[in-house]
Amino acid sequence: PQDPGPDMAGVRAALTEATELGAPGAMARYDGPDGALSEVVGEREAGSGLPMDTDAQFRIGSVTKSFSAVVLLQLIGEGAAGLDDPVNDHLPGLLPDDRITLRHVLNHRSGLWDYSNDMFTQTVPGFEAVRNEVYPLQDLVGLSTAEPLTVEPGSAYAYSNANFVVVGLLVEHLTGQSLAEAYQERIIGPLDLAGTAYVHPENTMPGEHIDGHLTPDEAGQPLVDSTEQTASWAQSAGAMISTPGDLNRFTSGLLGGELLAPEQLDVMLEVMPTDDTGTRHYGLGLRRYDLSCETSVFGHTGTVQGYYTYAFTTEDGEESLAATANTSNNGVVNTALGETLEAAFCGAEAP
Ligand SMILES: C[C@@H](NC(=O)[C@@H](C)NC(=O)CCCC[C@H](NC(=O)C[NH3+])C(=O)[O-])C(=O)O
Repeated sequence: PQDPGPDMAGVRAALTEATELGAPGAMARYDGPDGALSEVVGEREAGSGLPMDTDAQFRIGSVTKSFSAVVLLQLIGEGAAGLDDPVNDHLPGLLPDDRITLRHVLNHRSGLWDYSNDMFTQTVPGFEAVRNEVYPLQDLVGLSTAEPLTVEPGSAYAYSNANFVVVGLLVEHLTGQSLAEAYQERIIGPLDLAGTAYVHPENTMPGEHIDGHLTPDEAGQPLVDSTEQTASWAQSAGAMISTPGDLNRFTSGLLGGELLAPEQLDVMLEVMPTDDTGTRHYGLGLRRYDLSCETSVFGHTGTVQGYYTYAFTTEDGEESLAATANTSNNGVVNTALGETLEAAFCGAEAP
């Protein structure tokens, strides 16, 4: 059937719902064969009257995991490592179990404990305790390996930020570069992502940016401005900043074959179910969502204090959508924001 094109009214309705449910602002940008379409609702800073702006930077959280996975897969394609190598072959003694491979940390089947569960049991105190800290990646791995594995390596999907901290250490080790240099040289430069940066350990966003607002656990408490933060607890698992247009350029370039050789892109897309809905899957640093209109979209979600993000594209990379809301710790906002995917990729209901 003729692709109906994006239902931008539906995208706007989802963004509006996200703001009605607690986000000061929300925005989305669709890029397709006929160009770009954007929608902005609400404010970039609560009470400021300043509108959201799809040219502005924000914190993309775990969408960073897809950037980290691309770099490691490029290195694998260059022969610097094997996907089924034990991590400990490259980083001796790092992990407590030699059976954990590069594939396991890329597809969340290592069993490594997610230390962020301990950090953020209480949302605002946990955030305040870490927001300006700077952690060596090894120390974050240490927080994980202080706890037992949650599953036998390779036996089941168990999402953990620790996995992509290990990916970051592998990238540093295999390139001899910093993460910032590796992201810049291998992704940001080649795709000319002028609004994308790995600013860690800085706690500010250099350019025009969106403010983040963390929702406290206690109902009725005021939002906490979380704009300034190092995100050092996340780093290669969640510390990147970007813009909606750059995220669309990244996801469409990735699925369009501009960043990985076919062999590595194919293995990145080898997904397994992450829940029992049958519509949510994870490959290597990449999610696949199966939408109601028989369309599958590929990308990643992000949750970092003050920011929810969705960044997805079609399998051919022809259509992409990036959406963000500037609050977090508010599940109904996240769910509403996610409705932009159906509107953008399944388009307007047939009249
Ligand atoms: C889900 C998403 N994951 C990420 O983006 C990673 C970087 N974020 C997290 O693991 C959430 C940390 C807590 C956030 C905090 N929540 C709490 O503190 C809860 N007590 C908040 O909501 O801001 C993904 O992979 O798709």
